[in-house]
Amino acid sequence: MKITEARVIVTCPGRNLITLKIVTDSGIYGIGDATLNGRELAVVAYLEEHVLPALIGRDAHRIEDIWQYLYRGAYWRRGPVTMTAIAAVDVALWDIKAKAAQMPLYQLLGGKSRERVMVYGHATGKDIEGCLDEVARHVELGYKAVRVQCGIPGIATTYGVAKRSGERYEPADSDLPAEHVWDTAKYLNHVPKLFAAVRERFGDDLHILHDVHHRLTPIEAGRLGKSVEPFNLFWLEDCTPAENQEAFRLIRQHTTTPLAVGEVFNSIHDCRELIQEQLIDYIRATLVHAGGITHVRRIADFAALYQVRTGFHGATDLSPVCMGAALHFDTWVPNFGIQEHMPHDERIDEVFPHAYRFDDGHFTPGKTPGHGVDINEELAAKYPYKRASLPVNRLEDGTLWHW
Ligand SMILES: O=C(O)C(=O)C[C@H](O)[C@H](O)CO
Ligand SMILES: [Mg+2]
Repeated sequence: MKITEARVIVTCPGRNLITLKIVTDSGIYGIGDATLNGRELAVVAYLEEHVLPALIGRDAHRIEDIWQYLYRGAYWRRGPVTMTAIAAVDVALWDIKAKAAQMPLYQLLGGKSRERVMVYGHATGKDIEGCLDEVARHVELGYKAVRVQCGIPGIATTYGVAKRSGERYEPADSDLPAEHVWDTAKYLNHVPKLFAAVRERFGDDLHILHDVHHRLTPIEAGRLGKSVEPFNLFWLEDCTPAENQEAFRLIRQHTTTPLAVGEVFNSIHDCRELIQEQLIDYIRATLVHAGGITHVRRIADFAALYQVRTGFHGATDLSPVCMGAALHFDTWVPNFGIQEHMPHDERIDEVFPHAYRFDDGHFTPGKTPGHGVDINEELAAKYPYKRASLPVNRLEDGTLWHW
């Protein structure tokens, strides 16, 4: 089955999303997500200039060989742009293979390991009370697991907190990066009170998660993890930047709070020590940014040896195409932990008709052959690209910090 055409579709139905469509001589086509938030057009250029011309005429069934060709063949290995471009090709090819086999994608991976996929939603509030109301709304919707983020007194803007209550949180919200201010001491003093309030109002059964978004030093992360142990978090995410994997040894010495890391990773080498030394409990590297199903499957299998489970990134900058493929992966992967879920804007759901469904805090991927997500190209064309940047963070004295 030869690849006859490959093209990139750029659309902005509320936010920029990049999709790769690969068409074969059998008439079967597949799609893959190629969205790298805030750096979208870099991946478009990489695909259009360097990858797509080399795909024409290749056998679409040779997924592994094409993956190796794009990875080794680039010479410049790894990196978010390269690995997102490779991921888009890989997921589109798995979609094609599963459609050709007339099977839902999870069947090709090895079949179902579970009936449904537990997801966590996002509760955000300007203060603790506002956040608790949002947790209550999620519990009513059926969520069994909720990520909680609230505003910090004395800090004007806080990661994960929507501008107005009830609104979706969208960080890439301005043409050029917005400037935010960060204060670690204020954060560390306040955030344990949020978890205490959630436990007090919702009891012990609800899974609660929290994202620190890379802002602490290792010893501060150790202090936070230790101080929130009584509230039994499902996980504490990205408590310190993870380029230096050794940093997690220090954190682990101080706390048994489970740790999740990896949404910014793009290769197994980014998390090798973290996994091998059991310094984390959940790996968040997901299909779109870490080389697609072919590479993330390697990460997940490696993680399984050390009882590290998956907890895929699933913010709104990962398109429904990524979500659909991830849900098939989650349905199969033996060491599944949880899947992040942020509902997309209705316009996005219209542009990307999909087979996956939410019920009672869980998703099912559907039984449509392939990954079950399509793109309405006519509708997509109505939403032109609009530059949007992620914010930067500064300390109160002006020092640039981690966002
Ligand atoms: O969903 C999360 O855990 C995030 O940290 C979301 C990221 O800020 C977002 O995907 C950046 O593009
Ligand atoms: Mg995160």
